[in-house]
This record gives sequence, C-alpha cells and structure tokens, in this order.
Amino acid sequence: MRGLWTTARVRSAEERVLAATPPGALMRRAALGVAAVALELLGGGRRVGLLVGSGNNGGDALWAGYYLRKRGVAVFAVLLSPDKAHAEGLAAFRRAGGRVVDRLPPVDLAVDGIVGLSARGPLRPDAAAHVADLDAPVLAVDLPSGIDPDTGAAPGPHVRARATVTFGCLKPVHALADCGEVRLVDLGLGPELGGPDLLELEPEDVGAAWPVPGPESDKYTQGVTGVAAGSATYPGAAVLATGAAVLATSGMVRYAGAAAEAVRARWPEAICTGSITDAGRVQAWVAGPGLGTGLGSEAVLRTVLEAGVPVCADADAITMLANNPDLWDARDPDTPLVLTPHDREYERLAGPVGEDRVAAARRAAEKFRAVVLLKGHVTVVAGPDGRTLVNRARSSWAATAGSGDVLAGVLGSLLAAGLDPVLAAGCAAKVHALAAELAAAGAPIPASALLRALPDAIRAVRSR
Ligand SMILES: NC(=O)C1=CN([C@@H]2O[C@H](COP(=O)(O)OP(=O)(O)OC[C@H]3O[C@@H](n4cnc5c(N)ncnc54)[C@H](O)[C@@H]3O)[C@@H](O)[C@H]2O)[C@@H](O)CC1
Ligand SMILES: Nc1ncnc2c1ncn2[C@@H]1O[C@H](COP(=O)(O)OP(=O)(O)O)[C@@H](O)[C@H]1O
Ligand SMILES: [K+]
Repeated sequence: MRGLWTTARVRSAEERVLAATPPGALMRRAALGVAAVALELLGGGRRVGLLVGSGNNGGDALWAGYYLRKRGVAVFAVLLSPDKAHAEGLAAFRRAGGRVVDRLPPVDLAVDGIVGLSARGPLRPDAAAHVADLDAPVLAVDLPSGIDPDTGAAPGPHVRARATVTFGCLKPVHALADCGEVRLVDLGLGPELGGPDLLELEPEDVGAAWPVPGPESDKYTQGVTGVAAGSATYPGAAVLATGAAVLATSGMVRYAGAAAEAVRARWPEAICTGSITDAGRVQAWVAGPGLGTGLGSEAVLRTVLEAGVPVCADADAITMLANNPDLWDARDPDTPLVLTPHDREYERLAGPVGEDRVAAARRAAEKFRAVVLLKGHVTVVAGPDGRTLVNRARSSWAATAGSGDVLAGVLGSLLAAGLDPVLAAGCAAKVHALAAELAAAGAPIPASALLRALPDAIRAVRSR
C-alpha cells in the first residue's frame, strides 16, 4: 500500500524537520536526488535545461544544476522571475559554470523547477510558453508544474513529465495524475508525517486480499452473490455482471430478473430465477446494471436494500436512489452499501463532481453513510469513516459500454466473500483496470473481452 500525504500535512512535517537540520541541507539532499535521476535519464546526452520558478522548487532545480555541472554536464537555466530566484541556489549554479539564458537552447533533458507544493492553478502564460517550446523529455521536480498537488487537477497548460522526483513522501498528485515514473527521495520526514491522507493499493495488496477457497471451503462458505440486473431491453448487463461475479470468486452466484434465460445460456453455473422473491439466500447483492427505473425495478431495489446483506448499487439503482429519496428508508443503516457512480450518476446523487474527485467521493460517502466508488480514469473509493483509496488506470481501454457492469459484478462477489467494503471496492477497481489493460494489449476491446481477462488479472495480482 502506498500512502499519500496532502500538502498541508507535508508542510507541517517539513517545518519540524527543517528546524532540526542545518539550513539548506534538505534542499541539497532533494537536489542531489534530482541530479542523480537526471543523469540516468540523460543516458549519453550532455545538455540539460532548467526552468526555474520563484520558490524553493526553483531552488531545487538550481542546486540540481550545480551538481550536474560538477559531473561535466552543460546546464542552462531560464529564470522565470529573475528577482525572486533562489539566491543561494543561483549563486552555486553560476559558480559551477551554469549559464542563465532567456530561452533554452536545444537540450537532451529539461528539468521543471517552475512550481512545486505552492502551485495554484494552471501554468502562468510566460511559464506555459517556455514549456510549449520544449522538445526534450522533462524531469519534474516534486511534481509536474501546472497540476494541482492535492487534487491532481490539470485545468490548463501543464508540464508532461517523463519522470518526477519527489521528496519526503508521495503527495496525492503522484497517484491522481500522470507524473511519469515517480521516484522518492527520503528526507527523514517519516516520523513527523503521521498516517497518510489517501492510500493506493499495490497489486500485491489486492492479491493478498483476494478471496480464494481453502481446504474447508465449499460453494456456500465462500459467499453467494446475488445479481439483480438486466431487463428484457438490456439482458446484456445481466450477462456481464453475473459473469463477472462467476469469474471473480469461486462462491456461488444467483441471478434474479427478466434476463434469466440469457444469463442461464451464457453462465450455466449461475442459479437463475425470474423474480427476486424466488432468489434464495445470498451474502451480498449487486443491483442496478440494465435494471431500468420503473416501478418494478424500484420494488426490486427495495427488496435488495431490505435484505440485510451488503449491497453494491450501480447504474439504474443509483438513478432510482437519486430520483426517489424514499428508497433510502428501505436500507438497514448498519449494513454496508457501496455506490458506484460515474460522474453523471454522481451528479444526480450529489451535484457536480468538480475538479477535486477525492473531495467529491468523500462528500457523498459522508452524506449517504455509504462507500462511494467514483468511477473514471482515476477511481476514488471513499468510506463513510473517511478512509480513501485511489486507483489511476494505466490505460483507458475500460472506457467502453458494459465495462461498469463487469466492475459491479466483481465488487458484489468480493462483498459476498466478506471483504471489508472499502477494500472490496479498491480491489475490484484495480483488477478491473488491469483486466482491461491485459485484454486490450493495445487495441480496443468490448466489455466481454474485459470480462474474459478477469482470471488473468486475478492471477497477475496473486502472483506478486
Ligand atoms: N520546505 C522544504 O523543506 C523543502 C522544499 N522543497 C521544495 O520546495 C518546494 C515548495 O517551495 P515553495 O513553497 O517555495 O513554493 P514553490 O516553489 O512551489 O512555488 C513558488 C511560487 O511559484 C508561483 N506559482 C504558483 N502557482 C504557479 C503557477 N501555476 N504557475 C507559475 N508559477 C506559480 C507562486 O508565486 C509561488 O509562491 C517543494 O515543491 C520542493 O520542490 C525541497 O527543497 C525539499 C525541502
Ligand atoms: N478513461 C478511462 N480510463 C480508464 N478507465 C475508465 C475510463 N473511463 C471509464 N473507465 C472505467 O470503465 C468503467 C465504466 O463504467 P460505466 O461508466 O458504468 O460504463 P457502462 O455503464 O457502460 O458499463 C468504470 O470502471 C470506469 O472506472
Ligand atoms: K515542478
């Protein structure tokens, strides 16, 4: 698990460490780390350009330029605010033979020291113009400038980094936005940081949590997943959600609804009935994909919410909950509920997502006392207790019709197996994104291919 700390937390930890270290020591340690990665990225290249902003981020870049000069690299620096450039860094850079220029000449690598933790908003026009001019790979200092450190939002011009060297700890931007390869330089902040604000599951965490049968298991002990999805109009959603539950764990799956024929034809191992009242006992329900929003569907959702087992409410179930607040009363508040909206469904429930997806997921989790999995390229899982997991997909091939139905089925089966709902949601998101990546291998895929890749994705995380 990787922890991520917001800028406010980093700053307060840094203040305490700074007070206990000689002046400039932390910056030089940070800059040495930047110079080391720059040398790696340079390969045979010998020319580096620095874009230097007005704060300590620029100071890091100038000190890195100093260390690179000591290794015989030609280094050029553009000072975006010459009067405010970090004084000691600039003096050291000049002493070592670094050249201050108005515009970068052709270089093999650019170092982005424009702005770091104090960044607000997109790059300012002068900085944006220098960035637009670059045609060398960029090494970002702390974070790619123009991206918000805490939300990962990049509402305008920003740096696209080949790699980022960050200091002390990872910040939300490193999980929420594209920072290239991220390297961490230890500044000894550890004891001062406290617990992280956000967590990112690593493949091995997902592999360790994934439910697998043991010698004592039978089909019931591993959890029975109920699927209330699909309709005469949308049988496919039922086939995908049920299939995902069938493939994700080895417990049993019961399907109840109007697509029973289609589901039985594709998944003979699922126990199918036409009506929720005949479904039998389950340990968790997945409700919503392709279900429709009419009165009959509302009755189904009510039954599921009253069942006293964890529920994953997706798609039409979310729309019904948004349109008909009475439905919330059916819910036993002590039984876990996981809502899996995409941005438009979120808006129906809780207003616009806005640029801070983490805050949005947390807002809804608190409001509904539910686990909220906000889908997208960056998926955020927030629990009503404030626990928050983030997962940034490494590809976008999952953006295809029916892909959400697969996610809901996987998540439902993890709930049925008894996983903690926040962990279940985080594991489902990670395996779903990995399955999309494996299935696609560089070419578009339908959701049914994503579904077929679930076993490969589960094997991949379990082998870590
Ligand atoms: N505090 C510490 O102990 C350490 C800090 N370090 C560095 O210090 C950085 C933070 O330094 P500062 O707090 O001085 O601030 P920054 O260097 O992040 O920002 C400096 C200034 O940039 C300008 N700016 C803000 N948004 C901008 C935008 N969108 N476009 C262009 N310019 C913008 C603002 O005027 C801001 O005050 C970290 O990111 C890290 O690189 C490292 O040296 C390690 C040690
Ligand atoms: N650009 C993207 N990159 C990676 N994953 C994405 C992207 N867009 C959507 N996804 C993922 O694909 C799934 C889409 O779900 P959803 O929007 O409900 O689609 P559908 O309703 O067609 O099934 C979600 O798991 C989401 O996280
Ligand atoms: K930067």
